[in-house]
Amino acid sequence: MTAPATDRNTPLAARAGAPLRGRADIPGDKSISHRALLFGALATGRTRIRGLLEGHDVLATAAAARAFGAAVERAADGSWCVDGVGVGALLEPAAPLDFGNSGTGARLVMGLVGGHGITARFDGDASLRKRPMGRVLSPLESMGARVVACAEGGRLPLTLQGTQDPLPISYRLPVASAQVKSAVLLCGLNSPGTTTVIEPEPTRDHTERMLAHFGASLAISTDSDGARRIALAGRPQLRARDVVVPADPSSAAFPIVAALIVPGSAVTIPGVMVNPSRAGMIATLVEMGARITLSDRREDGGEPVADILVEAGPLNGIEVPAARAPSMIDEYPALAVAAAFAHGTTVMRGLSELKVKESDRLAAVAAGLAANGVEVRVEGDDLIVEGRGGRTGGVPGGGCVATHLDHRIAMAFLVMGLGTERPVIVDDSSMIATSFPDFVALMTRLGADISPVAAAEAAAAAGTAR
Ligand SMILES: O=C(O)C1=C[C@@H](OP(=O)(O)O)[C@@H](O)[C@H](O)C1
Ligand SMILES: C=C(OP(=O)(O)O)C(=O)O
Repeated sequence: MTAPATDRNTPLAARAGAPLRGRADIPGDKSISHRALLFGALATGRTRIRGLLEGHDVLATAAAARAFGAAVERAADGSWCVDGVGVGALLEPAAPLDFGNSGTGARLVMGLVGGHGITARFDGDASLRKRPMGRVLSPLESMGARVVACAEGGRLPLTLQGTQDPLPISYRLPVASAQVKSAVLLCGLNSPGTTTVIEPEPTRDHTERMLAHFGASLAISTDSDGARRIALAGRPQLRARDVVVPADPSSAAFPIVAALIVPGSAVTIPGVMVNPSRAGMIATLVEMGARITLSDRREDGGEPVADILVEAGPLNGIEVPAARAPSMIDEYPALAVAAAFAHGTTVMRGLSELKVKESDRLAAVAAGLAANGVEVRVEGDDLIVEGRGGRTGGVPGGGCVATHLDHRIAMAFLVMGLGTERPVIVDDSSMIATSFPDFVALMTRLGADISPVAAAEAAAAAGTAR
C-alpha cells in the first residue's frame, strides 16, 4: 500500500487549520503550453507566448523544440519567444530527447518526428518508461514512420525514424486520448494529403483550436454515430501567432477542492480555462452541491475562461458517468478526495485510462484513501468512495501516501490533509514541479498548513498505515 521513502524523496505533511481565504493565481495550462511551443517551432516567424507554464514537463518540450532548430527564449517580461523553422523543416536532434515525467511531451513530439525525415531517440523517467507508447506508434507506423529500437512492449527508451512524406490516413481512435489524436494530426501536418482523425468520445480540443489559430485548414464535423471527425489538410504554411495561455483547470482543481472541504473557506481563482472539453470537474462538483460561482465569462487566447469563487459547504455523493471521464481525466484524484468528505457514496465510472497515467492512479487513489481511513473499492474500471461527511470522527487521516512519481497523487492527498482529523503525509513531493511548481507556496498563502517532514517520520507513518 505504501512505498518506503528514500533519501531523494521530499515528504510533506498537510494538517487541518485555518480556513483558506484569498485569491489563487493558477499557472498556465499544461496542455496549451506544450502545444504553443510545438506550433511555434513549426511556424515561420516569431511566436510570443504569455503565461506559459514553467513546469518541468513543459520545459522538456521547450528543450525538444530547440533540438529541432527553433530558437526558444524567455524574455525579461516573463513571456516566451519561439522563432520557428516551418513545417517540413525540423532538424534532426543531435542528442536523445529526455521528456522526464511527461506523457504529453513525449507523445506529441513522436508525432512531429514521425512526419519529418529525421530520427530521434526518446527517453524519460522511471514513470514515463512504464507508460504505453504503442497507442501513438501504431498510427505513426501506418503513416510511414519506423520504430528502430524500443524497450519491451513499445516503451521508452525508443528510437523513431520519421518520414518526410507521411501517408495521409483516416484513423479512428481506439482509446479516448487527446495525445494520440494530436500525435496523428502533428504527423499529418507534413503529409501531402488530408489526415483524418475520428474520435468516438470527444477529448480536449486544444490541438484543433491551435491549428486553426496558426493558419492550418481543418474541417470538423459529426458522423451519423455521433463521432467527431477532424480532417486536416497537409503542408499548410503555419504563421507565427501570439498565444495567451489561460489558467490550468487541472491545477485549479486542487485549491477548489481544498476550499470546499476546509470549513469557512472562500477562495477566488481568476481566469480559469472553462473549455467544455476540460470542464467535467466543475460540473461534477456543482452536481455534488458545491458552492462554486463562475463569473465574467470571456474568451482569452481562443479559449473560454471565467473567474471562479469557491466557498466551503457540504457535498453529496453522486454517480459520475463514464462519458464524462475525458473532460476531467486528470481531476479524478482531487475528485476522489472531495468524495471522501461528501455525504454518501460517490461512484466514478469508466476509469480504465487512469491506470496508464504517471502511476496507476486508480490503485494509488484507492490505497491513499484507505491509508487515511476512508472506505473505498475498485470494481473493474469503477472507483467507489464511501463519503464520511457528517460521520462521527470525520475523515480520519493519519496515513502516509505512496505517490509513485505522480504529481497529481501528491497534490490530491496534501489537499486531503487540510481537512482530516490527523495529518496526511505524502512520501514525495518533488514531482509537483512537473505541473504546478508554486503549489505549496500558493496553498500556504491561502492559509494551508503544509510543511516538510523527515523521511524517517514518513517511513514510520507508512509503517503504521500498513
Ligand atoms: O493532450 C494532452 O495535453 C493531455 C491529454 C490527456 O492524456 P491522454 O491523451 O492520454 O488522455 C491528459 O491526461 C494529459 O495530462 C494531457
Ligand atoms: C497525465 C498527465 O500528464 P502526462 O500524460 O502529460 O504525463 C497529468 O498531468 O495528469
